Amino acid sequence: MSTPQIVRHADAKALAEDVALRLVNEIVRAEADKRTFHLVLTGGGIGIAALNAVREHAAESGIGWSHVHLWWGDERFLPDKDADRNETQACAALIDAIGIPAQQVHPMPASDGLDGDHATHAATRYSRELAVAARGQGPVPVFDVCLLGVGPDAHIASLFPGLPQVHEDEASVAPVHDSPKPPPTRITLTLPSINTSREVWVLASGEAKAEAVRLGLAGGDVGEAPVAGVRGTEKTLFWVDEAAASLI
Ligand SMILES: O=C(O)[C@H](O)[C@@H](O)[C@H](O)[C@H](O)COP(=O)(O)O
Repeated sequence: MSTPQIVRHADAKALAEDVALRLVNEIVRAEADKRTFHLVLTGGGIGIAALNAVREHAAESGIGWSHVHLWWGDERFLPDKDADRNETQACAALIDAIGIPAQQVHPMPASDGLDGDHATHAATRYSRELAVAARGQGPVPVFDVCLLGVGPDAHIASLFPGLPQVHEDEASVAPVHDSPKPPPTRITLTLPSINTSREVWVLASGEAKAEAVRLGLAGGDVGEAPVAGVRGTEKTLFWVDEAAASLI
């Protein structure tokens, strides 16, 4: 597990820009090395802003996508194309504009999909898709970069303080039925899945996130502050703007 490092920027715009640049670099480097690149996307304001910035850089850098697989850290369990789905927002921000093979985009199931509104079955289905991509090397592929937004309550993905999914250590994916942040039903990667990532990038912007950032860096009680439990095997970066950094 890596010790978290802080990457500071003046504001949300500069933060999203730099995340995008760094991500594009990583994707280009993997392509040059002929490596598959597994990227985990996040919902939330700054996560989607970063994808918008990637789209702008992708156009000018001529970046290839045929070696990239896109996964999600969590999803709001809503019908396909619902505007509140993280997938819908990521498609509008980036995915619809890039030439990535459709079978390499791995959205979490929607509530009108093959499992209907059965979030538990949908979570199991996603865990199977991850296991297939891992090709026997574990329950999930080794993610190259896992992007995570963080809530003011220190949640990451859909792992919320005080809810049991934070402590899930067997399943790679878990359903959430009573999320304090709407909508109540969600699907989420669990901490062991997130922590197989080579690099975990926590993105935080705004004063409301300052305490969560402080707790995340301090690495305290995961049940109370799930962000304290995310660590990449090689690197853990907390990307913060000045407001989010105000307590560190
Ligand atoms: O579905 C979601 O809501 C998320 O994936 C969630 O984990 C999000 O990333 C944080 O809540 C931060 O969201 P904001 O950046 O919008 O505050």
